[in-house]
Amino acid sequence: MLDKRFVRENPDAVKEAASSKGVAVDVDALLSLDESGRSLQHDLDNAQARRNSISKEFGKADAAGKDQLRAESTKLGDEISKLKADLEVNLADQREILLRLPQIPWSGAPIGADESANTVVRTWGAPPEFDFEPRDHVDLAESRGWVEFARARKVAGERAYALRGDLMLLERAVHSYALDLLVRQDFVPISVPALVREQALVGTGMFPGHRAETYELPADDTFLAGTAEVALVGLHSDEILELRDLPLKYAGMSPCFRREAGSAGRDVRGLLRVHQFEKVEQFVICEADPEESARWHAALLASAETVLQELGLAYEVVECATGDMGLGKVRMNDINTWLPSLGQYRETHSCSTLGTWQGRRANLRYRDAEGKVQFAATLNNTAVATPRLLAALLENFQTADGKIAVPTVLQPYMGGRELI
Ligand SMILES: Nc1ncnc2c1ncn2[C@@H]1O[C@H](COS(=O)(=O)NC(=O)[C@@H](N)CO)[C@@H](O)[C@H]1O
Repeated sequence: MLDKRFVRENPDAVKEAASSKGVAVDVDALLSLDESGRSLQHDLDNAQARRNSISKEFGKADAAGKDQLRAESTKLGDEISKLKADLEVNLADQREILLRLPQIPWSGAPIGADESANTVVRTWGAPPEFDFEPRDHVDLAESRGWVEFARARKVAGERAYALRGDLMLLERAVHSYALDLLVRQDFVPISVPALVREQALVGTGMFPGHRAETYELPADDTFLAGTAEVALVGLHSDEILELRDLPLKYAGMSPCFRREAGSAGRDVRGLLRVHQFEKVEQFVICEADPEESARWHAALLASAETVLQELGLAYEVVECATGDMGLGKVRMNDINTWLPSLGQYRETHSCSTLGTWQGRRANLRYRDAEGKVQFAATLNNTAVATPRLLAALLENFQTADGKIAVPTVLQPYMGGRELI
């Protein structure tokens, strides 16, 4: 959410951000609601002040005066409850629009409607050359009995899967490796709920705009989060953190659930796009200072690159366009990892700076050096997300006889085995 004062003073910047992000939102309606809300507040303050002065005059008035003051006070009482009701509606209408206002994208973001406008910033590593016909991750996994699709579909429907044997152990190895890497960088490892309340989804910005992508459990008034980011943003909401607590750095782990409502027909084969997956999330809450956020954005991006470099997977880093980065982002860099079966790079990581956009929605605050309470800034990035990353590992490190070379950094988690 943006600061309403900022919107009042910079309506054109907000309108420009909305159009560059392809968001339909009525800034002028908000401004006029704000105007009428302030005059309602003004009238309410006057009426309440008048009613207070009546109670002071009451004691000194004679009988006739008391009757008159009593009548005026009753009339004022009605006026005050009407003004309060109108103001409540006005503020609710304002919040409906405020929750849909886009964060202002940074000046370096490519302007464009979707990911086709993303620009490649750098690449690392080279796609592997095979002296045999490489196979895709489905063939590789099925030939080893490492995955169940048909049986999982019996249990859980479309896009379901089960990982068995060494592939299940490889998933655990990837997460343990990522958690150990982040713990070495003083991130606090934490496993967080995936069962969340509506307010948590509003706080991260998944609601109201992306409600359709979220599984709902109406009987319990809860939802299944699509990323640990949801619980991590909500964990400290309504608290006031101290400066010494910042930056708060979490390595958050949770199962992630996504309806993939808009992805029918895309990536239907294999492990690339599923309804339930596991992720280790890098998450930072820091002071509301653009330079501090820029430092953390670079650090989170570097961590993800270290993961891919240590795994030995070729990748590209892209600067996400305004229309791809999403409502709440100041900046987003995706990392796309080479997938031999597709002959292209596919997104495996997404690194975002959000400024105070989530902090304001989730009421995440801290006391600054002058003791003033401020909304905190947040950032997040994927550390590892499986099974999509497993698909990349299987395909890139396959041998002619269908075995998989285990990256050196994962071998300690795989009983020292170099080949599975
Ligand atoms: N439906 C899905 N199936 C498998 N993996 C997915 C799916 N959706 C997302 N992912 C993985 O999760 C990563 C992060 O997802 S994201 O939506 O891009 N970003 C976030 O969730 C942020 N919280 C950063 O992790 C993606 O880069 C991708 O590797």
